[in-house]
Amino acid sequence: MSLLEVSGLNSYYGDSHILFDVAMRVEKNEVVALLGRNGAGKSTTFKSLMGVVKPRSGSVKLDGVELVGKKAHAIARQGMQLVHEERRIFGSLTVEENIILAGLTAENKWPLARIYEMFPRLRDRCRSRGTDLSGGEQQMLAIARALVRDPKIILLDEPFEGLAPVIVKDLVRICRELAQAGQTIVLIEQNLAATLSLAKRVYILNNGHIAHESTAAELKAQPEIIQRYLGV
Ligand SMILES: Nc1ncnc2c1ncn2[C@@H]1O[C@H](COP(=O)(O)OP(=O)(O)OP(=O)(O)O)[C@@H](O)[C@H]1O
Repeated sequence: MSLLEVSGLNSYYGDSHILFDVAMRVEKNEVVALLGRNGAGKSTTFKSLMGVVKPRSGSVKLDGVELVGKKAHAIARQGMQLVHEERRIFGSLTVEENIILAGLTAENKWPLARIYEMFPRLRDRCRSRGTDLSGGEQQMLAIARALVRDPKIILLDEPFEGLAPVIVKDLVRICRELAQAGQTIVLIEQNLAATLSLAKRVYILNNGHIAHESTAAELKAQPEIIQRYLGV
């Protein structure tokens, strides 16, 4: 049994059919990337996994527990955390308050010390308000807010978007450390180089269908697939 098993997932916005029989699996400790052009359905897949969008059919099993039909907060409590593209931190609260607040209702929690070990930059900035952080620091805080709840799996929606290359490099290193520490990660990214340096396996969505599935190494060796589905 894989940690995450998705099968036959169909999601709609109103009458628009967006996801068609999406299937994917993620093993424990794996980093998996979900790639695809703008509008391919990547964010909708994450929202469907989290119960923010209610799939009309299909199955999402985390650690053997069926999540389709559960509410978003119940899915989060089962151990799935989504880090939104827009980061969603509280600007008026300090870094530390943001982290503590995120962990409040979690059963298991990472101690603050462990968060700060992973993100020394956040320790340096622990008394700064969310609004005073750089884009990279905000992204670190958004990830920290998910981790503090000790999730079984985290879904990162475009974590590197809009960040300078040097910051992206730093975040890739942190994600790699997280993976080495056993954190299972699924990420959506436009930055193909950073993604392929991080992910072990990839899925490509095209018009709401899974069009390709392989290891990252196999995808790197198939520029025609990259060209066809990602237009790079
Ligand atoms: N709230 C919504 N209501 C109606 N249609 C939507 C909504 N959100 C997204 N869509 C449509 O659903 C399709 C898939 O969008 P989605 O955001 O999942 O794509 P994506 O692969 O994440 O792309 P992007 O990188 O642009 O976010 C697109 O055609 C989009 O226009």
